[in-house]
Formats: sequence, structure tokens, C-alpha cells
Amino acid sequence: MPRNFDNDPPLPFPILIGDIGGTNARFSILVDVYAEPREFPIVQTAAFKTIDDAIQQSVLDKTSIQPRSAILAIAGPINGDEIPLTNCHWVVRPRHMIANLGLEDVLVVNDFEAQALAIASLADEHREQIGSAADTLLASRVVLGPGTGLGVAGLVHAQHTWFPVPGEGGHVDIGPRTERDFEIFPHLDKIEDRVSAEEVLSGRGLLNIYHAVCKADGKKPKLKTPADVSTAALSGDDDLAVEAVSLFATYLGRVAGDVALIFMARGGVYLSGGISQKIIPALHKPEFRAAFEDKAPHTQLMRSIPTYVVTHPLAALAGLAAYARTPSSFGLATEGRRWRH
Ligand SMILES: Nc1ncnc2c1ncn2[C@@H]1O[C@H](COP(=O)(O)OP(=O)(O)OP(=O)(O)O)[C@@H](O)[C@H]1O
Repeated sequence: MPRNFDNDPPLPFPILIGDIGGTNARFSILVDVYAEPREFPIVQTAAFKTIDDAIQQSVLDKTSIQPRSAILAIAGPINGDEIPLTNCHWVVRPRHMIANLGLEDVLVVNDFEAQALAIASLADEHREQIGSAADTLLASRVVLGPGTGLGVAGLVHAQHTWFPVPGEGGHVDIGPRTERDFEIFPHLDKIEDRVSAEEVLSGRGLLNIYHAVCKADGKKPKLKTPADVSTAALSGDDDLAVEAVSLFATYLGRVAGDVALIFMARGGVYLSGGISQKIIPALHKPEFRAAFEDKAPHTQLMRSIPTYVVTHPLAALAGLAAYARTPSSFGLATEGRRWRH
């Protein structure tokens, strides 16, 4: 039987749900356990001085529903009563929110924990399969999201319960493997002399690979942004961009395979973040799955693990809503991250 591991009472409805990124913040309200979440237009974090202003003006002023509690996913570590966000000037102050926004109960979680909650129950229409491995097992899963950075989380399935495991998996090392890698890697930008996964598997990472390919071939880089590189690659207009995206897919497969091995993620690997959805045709080419499966002595195991791109436009919100509805299905740790009136 599912059980509530820390004996916390569920958050009281209506529940305000928020996914706060570096650039955008997305909010919805879950009125009760059965209703579909009521969504609000996405807001730019730069347009509001504080998160409380954003919630007041873009949510509370637009509805007669007064949320009693809130669950917020943020990019950054959650320590203490003042939580600064990574890549954004907002500071989350749950005690202020309780005092100023009429809330009784505020829970703050990590953004990739929310992605992990989401992949527990994504419908087929909200995921695109890469490769053909069958989705037959209710077993642990992992999510990797290349975007501004590289977020990674596990979703361990045990005791009929999903346990999200956020971590800093985006900062693992990645090394050269093929002959071409050995030509490219010396030209990659490094962080303190090492190539971390995020240095290649993020927006700036894609640009990093593109520049390294140009340098390795003695060519002058013409493309300026990660979107320029993926667009030129998908249209086939620029050979250097085509190779950069092909290497991106290879490195993503390599790291995704490593994370799958660590978590024994027989239940599947999910790709989220701003970039995966934009390069789906490149992920369907052989490189991604080939690198993913290339894990001797576990090639057979890797062939059996399904891989997906998350296509849900608001996956983190959906994950938080799933938790808010049935917290007992999830072993979400709330110690030090929940504030009550
Ligand atoms: N078409 C594209 N191809 C490749 N990279 C892209 C494309 N569009 C955006 N990017 C890159 O994706 C990154 C942004 O990713 P993402 O949207 O996941 O960011 P985020 O910080 O999580 O966003 P948010 O603040 O909205 O939560 C940036 O580095 C951007 O340059």
C-alpha cells in the first residue's frame, strides 16, 4: 500500500502550483483533487520585482479562487527561509508568502524533482519515443533536461511508491571516446580544466561543440546562438552545425546511458529541458540510441530501456499537480522545505 513517509498532512486545496525558471514562471491552481488545473499565462521573471508581486498580479488578481497552499518548483538549492533563485533576481520567502498572500502552507521543491514527478505518469500524447524498446515495466526512471544548464534526476520505484531523487548529475565528467572526439575535445571550453556534461549538453554546450568542430576543421564559426546551430543542422544547410548536433545527440545518449545504469532505470529515460523538444528529428537518427546502448557489458540491458522526449508543454506543473493530488504515491521529502501558518 502507498503510504505517506513523513506523516505530513496533504497540502490543503485550492493549491497554487508554480514552476519558476530563470526566464519564465508558470502558475496554475488546482481547486480540488479531481479538477484539471486552472492555468495562467506564462510570465517573465524579469517583469516583476518579486515573486510575491508576480503571484499577486498574474494569478490572484485574475481569479476569485483564493489558494490555501502553494507548491513551488525552483532552480537552485533550498536552504533556510530565504531562497535565492539561480539565474533570476527573485528570492522565495515562504514566511512572507504566508503573511502576504493569504496562504497557510508553502512547499518548495527543486525544479528537476518536479520533472521527476512528471515522468511518473506522462500519457503517450505527452512523450515521443526515441527508438523502439518496449515500455513494459513499472520500474525506476530518470530524466535529463538540457536547457540553460543540464538538470538530472532519478525517480526510484520502490514499495509501490515513486521517490524523486534530485542531484547534480549534470556536472559529471564526460570524456572523449571516438577518434573524432579526440580531435574535438581539446577545443572545448572547460570548467576548471574539465569537461563536465553541462559544458556540452546545454544551450551554451551546443555552441561550445559547434565552436570546437569549427576549430578542429580550421573553419570560421558563422552561427551565433544555440538555436542558430540547431536550426541550421535540422535544415541540413550547414555541415558544421549538422556535425555539432550529431555530436550533441551522441553525448546526450552517452550521459543518459550512464545515468540509466546508475539508477538501473529499466522503466525508461526521459529527455526534457528547452532543447530536447527542438531537436527531436536529430534524436531519431541512429547516434543517440547507439551511444545510449554502447555500454558493454550491459548492451543487452540498455537495448531494453525505452527512451522518450517529454513533449508536455508544462511538464513540471503537471508533475507538481500529480503530487498535490495524491502525495501518498510519492516519497517526496518535505523536511526543511515546508512552511506552515
Ligand atoms: N531551437 C533551439 N535549439 C537549441 N537550443 C535552444 C533553442 N532554443 C533555445 N535554446 C537554448 O535553450 C536554453 C534555454 O532552455 P530552457 O528553456 O530549458 O531554459 P530554462 O532556464 O529552464 O527556462 P525557463 O526559465 O523558461 O524555465 C538556452 O541556452 C537557449 O539558448
